[in-house]
Amino acid sequence: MIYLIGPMASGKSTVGKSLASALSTSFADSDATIVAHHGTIAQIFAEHGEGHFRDLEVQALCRLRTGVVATGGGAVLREENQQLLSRGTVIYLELGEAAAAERIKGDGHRPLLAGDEALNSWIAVYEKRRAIYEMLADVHVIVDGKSVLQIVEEVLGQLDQL
Ligand SMILES: Nc1ncnc2c1ncn2[C@@H]1O[C@H](COP(=O)(O)OP(=O)(O)O)[C@@H](O)[C@H]1O
Ligand SMILES: O=C(O)C1=C[C@@H](OP(=O)(O)O)[C@@H](O)[C@H](O)C1
Ligand SMILES: [Mg+2]
Repeated sequence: MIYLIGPMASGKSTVGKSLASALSTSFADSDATIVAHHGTIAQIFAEHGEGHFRDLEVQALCRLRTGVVATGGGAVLREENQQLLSRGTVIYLELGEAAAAERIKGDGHRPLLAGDEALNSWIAVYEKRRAIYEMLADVHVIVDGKSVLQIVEEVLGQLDQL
């Protein structure tokens, strides 16, 4: 199992799909799995709160057992998920503030970035999680200024050396 972790908008969902294809294996996204069964992330947060979303995230990750899995940026917060991810290979995509600012402009899908202070929220949330991403990572790629293909090549190169 390969898991992608990292802050919101670092490209976990996008790179994960491409990586799965390069490895000729399946791809799944824990957020997409949750949305398929429970409605949009914004709805879940608004109606039941973040804690409930985290419970659904634990369930979704437990059920995804093959190939490449893109996690949501906050999945690493739960101890159960940290243990699950540790049993697989973990790829951490690091993203800088300037690139994040571009990517989250006009974002309507991430409740934690709602409002006028999206970049500040992104920074604050990332700072709380950075140490956990670093602790879990088997492979660590800084993605700023790189194409999806370049990132996949870099990941494949690092996987070869594990
Ligand atoms: N290497 C990249 N270069 C430019 N844009 C990217 C790259 N990777 C992802 N994106 C874009 O950034 C946004 C966030 O990507 P996404 O895969 O949803 O990130 P995550 O799943 O980590 O939140 C999307 O609009 C996506 O198209
Ligand atoms: O960082 C987070 O807490 C979240 C990240 C999102 O996924 P992406 O990292 O794919 O944006 C999604 O799971 C939800 O909005 C919460
Ligand atoms: Mg995603």
